[in-house]
Amino acid sequence: MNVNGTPTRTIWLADDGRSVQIIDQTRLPHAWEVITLRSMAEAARAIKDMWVRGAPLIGATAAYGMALAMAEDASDANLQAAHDHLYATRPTAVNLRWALQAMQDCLRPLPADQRAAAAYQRAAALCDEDVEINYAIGGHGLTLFKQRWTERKAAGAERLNVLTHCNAGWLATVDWGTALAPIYRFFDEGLPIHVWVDETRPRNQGASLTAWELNQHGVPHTVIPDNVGGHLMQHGMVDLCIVGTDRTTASGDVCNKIGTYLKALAAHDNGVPFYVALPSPTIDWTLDDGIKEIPIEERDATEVTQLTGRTASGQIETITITPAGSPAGNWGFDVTPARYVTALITEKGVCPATRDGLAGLFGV
Ligand SMILES: CSC[C@@H](O)[C@@H](O)C(=O)COP(=O)(O)O
Repeated sequence: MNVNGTPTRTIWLADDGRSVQIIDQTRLPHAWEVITLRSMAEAARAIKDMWVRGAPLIGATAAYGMALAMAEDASDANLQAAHDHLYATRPTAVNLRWALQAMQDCLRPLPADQRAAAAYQRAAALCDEDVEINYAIGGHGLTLFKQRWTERKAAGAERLNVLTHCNAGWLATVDWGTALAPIYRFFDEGLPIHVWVDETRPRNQGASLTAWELNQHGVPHTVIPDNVGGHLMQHGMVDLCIVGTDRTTASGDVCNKIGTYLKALAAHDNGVPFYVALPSPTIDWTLDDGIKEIPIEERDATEVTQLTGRTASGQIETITITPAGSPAGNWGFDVTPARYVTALITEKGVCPATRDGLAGLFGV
């Protein structure tokens, strides 16, 4: 996507051909800062501390983390140690496990002296695949968006109103995004669209990241507090919802950023289509019951008790919003049962959120 008019990805190889560069997403929307990762440990820290985040970008960063590890020490022992270290960074997005497995499968059969070069190649290919997958998701989503727009236009609507939660855009992937890819494609065709952006407490991925990237691309949008969506749906102000996912079970249960489930319930109650966009590496074919089986990340309570933003004088500062002594809970994700999902949008096409639907597309 374009940043200040320049095509940019979220992760790339540095000019030295060994280090890896990323955008520090903790600084957005207030500052644009590029960080250079020089070791596997730094790649792991980038994932854990959410300098990068979003399921596909977590996978891509882990893949480059393995490449950095092989440049440091390409022994069998380090291959396993790097895998284990990176795997422990965040528990919910299954793309992490998928990417690490892809790297292991590529590297383990090779002699140690060939592993570093092969690892950089595989990591780069994995990033290119992510871009292609997301572009294809955008195309399939675009067809659905156009169908909905035809209905809404006939009913007198002036624009397609889309609600999204968290950030499943360009910043969450290598490029394009998953849930935002159809939005960009629809907008690029000159069709009228407006996006309701859930702020997405506690870390505000919607207010800080989705709003920032929609701004960069010029897509009309409005940031809303997380509890507004139900009201908008009751008043016919949302034509469809679309979100990404960190892990979707083989049966179609969708795990995504905390609060997604409540939006799906509101959409169901109001007859608003609720779509989930996902690349195939986000499907966990080993799981059936998302609520019982998907590990839900719990993060530090300070993400709830504190807020960071820019003051009137331009300083970036953190403030506390809760009384001293009040504990806070910080679950990062929730699971939306498949029955509330209108359809899944994948790189292979659109399917019902069912085992048969996914198996039909992927032949699994
Ligand atoms: C294409 S991204 C889909 C999800 O990864 C996204 O919606 C999300 O929940 C990200 O969570 P985060 O905690 O910011 O990594």
